[in-house]
Amino acid sequence: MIALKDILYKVTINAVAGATGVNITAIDFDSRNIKSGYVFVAVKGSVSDGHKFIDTAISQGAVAIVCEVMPEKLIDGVTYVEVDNANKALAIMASNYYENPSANLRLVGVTGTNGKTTVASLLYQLFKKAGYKVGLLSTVKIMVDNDEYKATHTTPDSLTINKYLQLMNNEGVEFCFMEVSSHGIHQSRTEGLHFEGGIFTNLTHDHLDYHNTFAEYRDVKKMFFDTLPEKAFALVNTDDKNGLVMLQNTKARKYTYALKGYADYKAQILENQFSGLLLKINDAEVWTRLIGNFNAYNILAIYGTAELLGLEKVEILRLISELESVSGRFQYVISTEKITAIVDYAHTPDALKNVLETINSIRTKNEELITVVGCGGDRDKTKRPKMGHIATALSTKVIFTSDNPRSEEPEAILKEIEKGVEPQNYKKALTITERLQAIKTACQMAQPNDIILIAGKGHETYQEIKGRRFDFDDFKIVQEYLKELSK
Ligand SMILES: CC(=O)N[C@H]1[C@@H](OP(=O)(O)OP(=O)(O)OC[C@H]2O[C@@H](n3ccc(=O)[nH]c3=O)[C@H](O)[C@@H]2O)O[C@H](CO)[C@@H](O)[C@@H]1O[C@H](C)C(=O)N[C@@H](C)C(=O)N[C@H](CCC(=O)O)C(=O)O
Ligand SMILES: Nc1ncnc2c1ncn2[C@@H]1O[C@H](COP(=O)(O)OP(=O)(O)OP(=O)(O)O)[C@@H](O)[C@H]1O
Ligand SMILES: N[C@H](CCC[C@H](N)C(=O)O)C(=O)O
Ligand SMILES: [Mg+2]
Repeated sequence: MIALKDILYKVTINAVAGATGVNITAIDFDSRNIKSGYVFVAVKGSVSDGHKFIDTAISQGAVAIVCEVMPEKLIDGVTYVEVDNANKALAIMASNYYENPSANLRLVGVTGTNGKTTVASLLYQLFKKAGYKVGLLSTVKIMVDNDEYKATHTTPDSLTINKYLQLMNNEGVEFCFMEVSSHGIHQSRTEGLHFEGGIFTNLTHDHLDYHNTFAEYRDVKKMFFDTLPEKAFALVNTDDKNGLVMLQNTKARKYTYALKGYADYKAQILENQFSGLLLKINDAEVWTRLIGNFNAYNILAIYGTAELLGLEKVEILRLISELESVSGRFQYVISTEKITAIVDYAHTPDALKNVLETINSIRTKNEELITVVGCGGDRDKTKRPKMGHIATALSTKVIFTSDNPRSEEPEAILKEIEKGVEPQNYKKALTITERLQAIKTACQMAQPNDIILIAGKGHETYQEIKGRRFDFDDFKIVQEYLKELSK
């Protein structure tokens, strides 16, 4: 039990009806989870409005309500608190409720369109190898040092974030790396957290269904840097034209990384092969098992961050050479016939282009590149033709298939992807709606030394169709089917 007024510490309050001295048992923003003694925070969502569920929450035992608009009829014995922004209030209340766990560890947030999971996960690995207790909040999983938990979001809601950060405190975790998505920033999921650093990877096309325009998407990302404190660091990729934009209004210490332009952390790619990358970072050479140009950027972000957090240069370089690739990011298997299958989470036009260009820069002319790709339903539709165009322009053969159609008709999504294919590439493409069949067909088409790219779902172990999630794992499927074909 804790007093409501203590939970409300630092929340900007407009009006109160009832006593804030009341004790509460827990906080929730979903009426369906409310139990006796809870405080219910009514949030205006994108589908529904939490204010509609205030009375339901009270009938389930809520003793206090935090809302943006006071209900017309107030119920006796219930405390109502009116705030400007319920999501912000929720995040501050969550920090207070879980005893401000972010202040007791060294928290670094990674934002950008692509590379967040890779950078955050590799930092987790690197600091673990350096001997520290480390936490991770990522799309793939949540780690409280060695304990693994399932992730539901890239950046979970503020209650979940603070709950895991408190667990990290209890385990003596010293460093935590977390992905900060644009949805997360926009919905104030990270509000009130004490960040010691922020990393910007890049900004390309995604989520324009949610943010409306690219400028709005950029400004949301920028908000993360605008709110970093003076003693934090902001480390940005200045080869991306929005890198410097992120630094425009930040109070944090500014650092840059780049492969092309001038920067504090600078790298040069000396070798780029399927076995890995040989890089020159500032003046030192380092080899990494990670593959592709884009991973040179990720490695550079990791190098800079590790140095800004106080690790020794020589040690960082040694640890970089030990890093293993992240699940579902350029994860590959080679069959006995020397067919290479790569599973990659590229689900944006830029990521797909990068992965295909990387493969093309490594493969020889007589090795075919067969790409299996689709686009998720209930997500930014304008990505679809772009991805159709990129896939066919940069592969020798393409099989368009379903990603997670969610509530949409799979065939309708595929039609929109096909619209992006240029006439000269028509003959390269075929469409097989069922993903399992598409992967099998790609394997049957492949000749020795050919490369199959299965893009879009990476580490995901399910496929969501019409609201139901079915078991589905690209990597397992392709690995097993290639083995079967070799028999
Ligand atoms: C579009 C979006 O971001 N939605 C998130 C949002 O839900 P919402 O706004 O749709 O909620 P809503 O259904 O409108 O309901 C409004 C409020 O009423 C409440 N409610 C609703 C029904 C009821 O009976 N009782 C009740 O109290 C809900 O709990 C909610 O608080 O707030 C919820 C709680 O935090 C999130 O779980 C939910 O994520 C949904 C599931 C989602 O798919 N989000 C994706 C798009 C997302 O956030 N992705 C990013 C990654 C993006 C990237 O790749 O960069 C992420 O960080 O994961
Ligand atoms: N620095 C980078 N620049 C461009 N593309 C990248 C970069 N790093 C990874 N990618 C590509 O983007 C895909 C997604 O990478 P990753 O999962 O690290 O990004 P993310 O930002 O976490 O994505 P999400 O928003 O879905 O969580 C990878 O599978 C790879 O194809
Ligand atoms: N974080 C991204 C993941 C997309 C993954 C892709 N497989 C899809 O389902 O669209 C999103 O929620 O938009
Ligand atoms: Mg991610």
